[in-house]
Amino acid sequence: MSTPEPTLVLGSASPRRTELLQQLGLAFTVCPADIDETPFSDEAPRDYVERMAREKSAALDLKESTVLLTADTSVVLEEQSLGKPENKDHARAMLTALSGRSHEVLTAVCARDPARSEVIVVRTVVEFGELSGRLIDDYLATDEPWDKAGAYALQGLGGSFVRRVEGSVSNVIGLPLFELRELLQRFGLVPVLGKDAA
Ligand SMILES: Cc1cn([C@H]2C[C@H](O)[C@@H](COP(=O)(O)OP(=O)(O)OP(=O)(O)O)O2)c(=O)[nH]c1=O
Repeated sequence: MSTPEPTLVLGSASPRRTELLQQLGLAFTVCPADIDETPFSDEAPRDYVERMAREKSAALDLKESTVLLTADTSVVLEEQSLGKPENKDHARAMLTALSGRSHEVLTAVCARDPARSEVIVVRTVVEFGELSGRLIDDYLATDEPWDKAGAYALQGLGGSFVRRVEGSVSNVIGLPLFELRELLQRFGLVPVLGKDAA
């Protein structure tokens, strides 16, 4: 008899992460993790996202035969993590800084079961076209920038700021689906499209 698949828990309050994980066709429950997301001084962006994904995982209880998935996404410009905007001026400054150039989006994903944990970090390069002050002001009048790293949503109105994407698009929105499917398979969870290979 084969071992039953473990239960999957998504440790996240992000509706985007729930939607993305649903694309893998696996059953899961959601349980948000609340942690202090302040970066250490001089912490490299890659180290920061990795630490956040691990700390979100450590903040949640892990039950028997469960795989817990947590993640963190940062927009990185010239080695500086932009995080989420605190207010309108902060969001305006972020979008002005991102205008007409390329930045990186890093997402770290931590998978943990009672025996082990593994973190992957996936990098996507996003190039913005020039954004006029008027366009930025109009965007700030929408709901979109507020809970997003870098103050924009690729999947929404902010998608029209983007001239080019190199790498995983889903990674920018919160979970790198290709790499995630492989990660979950290493933890004994087989997404719908991986059933034959397992
Ligand atoms: C750049 C970008 C970010 N985002 C979102 C993804 C993440 O939800 C958010 C980055 O913040 P995170 O701190 O990674 O995640 P979160 O606080 O929303 O959720 P949790 O910690 O509970 O998992 O920005 C988009 O939705 N679209 C984009 O284009």
